This record gives sequence, structure tokens and C-alpha cells, in this order.
Amino acid sequence: MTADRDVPLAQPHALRAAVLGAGSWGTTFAAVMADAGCEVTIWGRDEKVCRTITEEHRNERYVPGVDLPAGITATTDARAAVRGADLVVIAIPSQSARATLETLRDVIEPDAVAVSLMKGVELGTDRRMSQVVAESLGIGPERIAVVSGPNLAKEIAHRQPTATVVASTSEETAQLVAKACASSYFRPYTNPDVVGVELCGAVKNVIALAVGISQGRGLGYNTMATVITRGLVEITRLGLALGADAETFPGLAGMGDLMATCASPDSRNHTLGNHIGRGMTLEEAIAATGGTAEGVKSSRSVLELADSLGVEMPITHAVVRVLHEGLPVDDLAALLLARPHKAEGV
Ligand SMILES: NC(=O)C1=CN([C@@H]2O[C@H](COP(=O)(O)OP(=O)(O)OC[C@H]3O[C@@H](n4cnc5c(N)ncnc54)[C@H](O)[C@@H]3O)[C@@H](O)[C@H]2O)C=CC1
Ligand SMILES: O=C(CO)COP(=O)(O)O
Repeated sequence: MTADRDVPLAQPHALRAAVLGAGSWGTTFAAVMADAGCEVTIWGRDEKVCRTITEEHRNERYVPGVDLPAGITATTDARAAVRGADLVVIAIPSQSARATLETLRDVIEPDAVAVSLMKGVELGTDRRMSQVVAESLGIGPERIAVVSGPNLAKEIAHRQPTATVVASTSEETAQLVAKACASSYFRPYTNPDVVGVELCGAVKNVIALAVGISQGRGLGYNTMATVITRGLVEITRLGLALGADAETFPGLAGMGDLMATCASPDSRNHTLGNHIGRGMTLEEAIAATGGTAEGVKSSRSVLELADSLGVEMPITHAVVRVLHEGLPVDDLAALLLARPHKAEGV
């Protein structure tokens, strides 16, 4: 039995955390950890963003209208942020993780834990983010945790309640990270199934693109429910082929995140899909959406991973064809529905 486990609310801890990424989720998760009692330093690339986080406790560019906890500081010096940190939290776009982390390999503390907040699969290697973290920082899986769940940054920045999953092969590491982010509005559950939790986070973005495209085309709730439900089936199929635990998929990181991302107009993946459905080109849709819509690139790496394992992922395939191979959006539904008859199920 390895489904999401309950974690008691933590007492404040004086853990030191470095958060890599001053974007919407990095800044918001930094606030979550500060509210849970951690000392938090954010690394960002933009001098002005870092200065306003430290001096004005605001990040108007990525989390507008939110007062951040006063103790959070930010720096453009990633090595200084990581030195001495108990937790190194990574919240940058998946495709830039390897290059960024390789430069920090020699400064991460020998017993520090790395925490991936990223929801993507690396192009070219088809690696999950915890694998990229292990390879680029040169650390073992027992020092890595993944945080994934129905966690739209904008809602959490306003301290709206939600839950999440902290996955690690080490229960001790999962508990440490869970305690470092537990608060009255943010409820972590632990789960040893790193593969399943990570795949759920990456592939739900691709499914949200499909839902967005359908909605942009004017299709309704039956279509949305069909894409979400069959999307979960294909996520599960890929996960099981990679050795994930079947119980992860109906949990918070699976169905939970799929629902949040596919339903919310704040989701960048959903929004970008919607723009495509309304007739924008991919370049126009990326520009109109802003922020990181991981599913655009990860759709290709997820499909490659599935193909290498002989796993069928028709929705992911259709998204790749529309975004990257010029398939007209009007042909998407037909591509999905004109498949040969099969029984329902995984
Ligand atoms: N925003 C959200 O609600 C959530 C996001 N995530 C995941 O967190 C990760 C980060 O997403 P967001 O913070 O939302 O993105 P964002 O677009 O808001 O911010 C991205 C940050 O990464 C930096 N960045 C961009 N390119 C970079 C590069 N080449 N090298 C180093 N840094 C770079 C940017 O300067 C910015 O600080 C993604 O994997 C996303 O899927 C996960 C859960 C919730
Ligand atoms: O992962 C998320 C919610 O859990 C955020 O989704 P988007 O990246 O599509 O905004």
C-alpha cells in the first residue's frame, strides 16, 4: 500500500532553503516554506526582481498583488544561495535544469536534499526531472524529493488551501521536505512512488493542452471529461510500464492535478492550448500565454518515452501532431475518436 500518506502538520523548523527560480512557483513555494518556518533565499536571474523580493517583499512580475513573508531574501548569485542550504528547491523550466544544476554540483552541501518542483521530461534524453537532478548534481535518490499535486501557484500565493504530494524513495527525506512546507493552507502527503508522481506532473500538462485546444475550438464539457478521463488512462499506462504504483494515479498528483490544470483558466498549459484552439500559431500562443507551459516541449519527450516502451498515448500523440507537426486543430477530435474499437480500461 503506497498511496499518498497523511503527514501531521509540522512545527516551524529553522531549515535553510535555497529556491532556484524566482518565477511564479519558485516565489510561491518560497513563501510556503517561509510560512512553515524555513529560512529561505531565492535565486533569480533578474536583478530587479531579486531586489524587490528582498527589499519590498513583492514579486509583481510573477506573483502580483501578494505580500511575501518578510524574511525571504533573493540573490542573482546561485552559488551563494546554495552554499549552506539544507534544501535546494528547483523551480526553473525543466529543459534548463541540467545546465543550471551542473554549475552547482561542487557547492551543494554533502547532506543537502534536492527538491524538484518541475513538471517536465527532458528533451533528447527523455529523463524525468529527479533523474536529471541526480545526474547533474551527482547525488543519490535518497537525497532527492519531488513535490507535485494540484498546486496552481496563483491560488497558493493567496494562501488558498491545497494539498500536495512529496515523493522520495527515502521516507526520511520525504518527511523532512513535507515538514519544511507544511502549513495551515498547504498540506503535504508523502509517497515513495517517485516515478508515478513525476510522470503525473509532466503528462497532465500535455492533457491540459488537449483540453485547452478543445475548449478553444468551442467544444464542451463532454469532450473535456472524455479527454481528462482518457488522459488519466494514458498517464497510468505509461507509469505502469515504467514501474509506477497504480495507486498514485487516482491520487492528488494524478487525478488531483489533472483536474486543477484542465479546469483552471490560470493554467499556462490550458491557456496556451486554448489559444491554439482559437487559431493562433504556436509562437503566437507562447507569447500570448507568458510563463512556462512545460507541456509544449514535454509532449515530444513523453511521446518518445512512450514509443520506446511500446505504450499507446493517443492524446499525447495528437497534441504533438497539432503543436509540432502542423495538424489542423479541426482534425484533432477525429484523430482521437476514429481509432479502432477497444474496451474501456487501462
Ligand atoms: N506556476 C505553477 O502554478 C506551477 C509550476 N510548476 C512547475 O514549476 C516549474 C517552474 O514554473 P514557474 O515558476 O511557473 O515558471 P515561470 O515561467 O513563472 O518562472 C520560471 C523561472 O525560471 C527562470 N528561467 C527561465 N529560463 C531559465 C533558464 N534557461 N535557466 C534558468 N532559469 C530560467 C525564469 O527567469 C523564472 O524565474 C515548471 O516546471 C512548472 O511546470 C509546478 C507546480 C505549479
Ligand atoms: O502544475 C500546475 C498546477 O498544479 C500549474 O499548471 P500550469 O503550468 O499549466 O500553469
